[in-house]
Amino acid sequence: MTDKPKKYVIDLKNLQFRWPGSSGWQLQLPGLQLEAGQHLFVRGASGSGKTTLLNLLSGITTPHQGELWLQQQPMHRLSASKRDTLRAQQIGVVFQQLNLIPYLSVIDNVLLVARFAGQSISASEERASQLLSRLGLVESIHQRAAAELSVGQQQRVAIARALLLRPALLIADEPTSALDADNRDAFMQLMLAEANDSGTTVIFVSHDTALRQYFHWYLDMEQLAQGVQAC
Ligand SMILES: Nc1ncnc2c1ncn2[C@@H]1O[C@H](COP(=O)(O)OP(=O)(O)OP(=O)(O)O)[C@@H](O)[C@H]1O
Repeated sequence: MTDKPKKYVIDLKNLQFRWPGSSGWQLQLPGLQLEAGQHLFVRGASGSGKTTLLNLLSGITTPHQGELWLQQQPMHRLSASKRDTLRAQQIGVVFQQLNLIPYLSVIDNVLLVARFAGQSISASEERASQLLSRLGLVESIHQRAAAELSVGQQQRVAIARALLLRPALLIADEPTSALDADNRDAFMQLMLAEANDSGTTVIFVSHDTALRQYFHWYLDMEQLAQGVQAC
């Protein structure tokens, strides 16, 4: 009897990408498979291709060769509009710049993802409020404009927004770079606790190797041929 094939959240095979017109640098990754709830730490120096990899994983760009499956969907051969839909439904993102809308309230910033994914706002309101509270943002803050919050508070709003719809995958690009060590560790614990609660797989990019301890898997952008290593 053969084993049932595993259902990966991300399943990537022989991925190759080159920027148009560029004859030098190219990204080559032999393989990457992550199951639900498995977390990957990606480290690499400036220019090593971290942003390029995240753009491929989220379907913003497509590979020249290879396969990239997200939740059993072939991202490498979907149209741009189907990739946009899949991204809105399956992926939460947190970037270093956070991308909150400064004049919107905290809760409305979080609820934006429900609107983009075509889901009912009212059905998401209770979860948005609970998530914010669990992340340490008390109810009196939920109606304040995002611009009035500290950077640490804004990072928690960005995490709540990324996790609102319980995405299969959370992509985080250097979200802790503005934090000191204590706040960085508190942020990691909150983010991973909420991701685990939803069974969300996390791919987290940072220069800071001290964060590797929080993850199951490790990928070094400067040694991609080695593939993923256990932490
Ligand atoms: N839009 C683009 N067009 C052409 N080349 C690009 C483009 N964006 C990035 N590159 C090149 O691709 C390579 C990888 O860049 P990328 O931004 O993915 O690196 P990174 O690891 O995210 O860097 P950083 O940590 O500085 O953000 C670099 O050689 C860069 O010059």
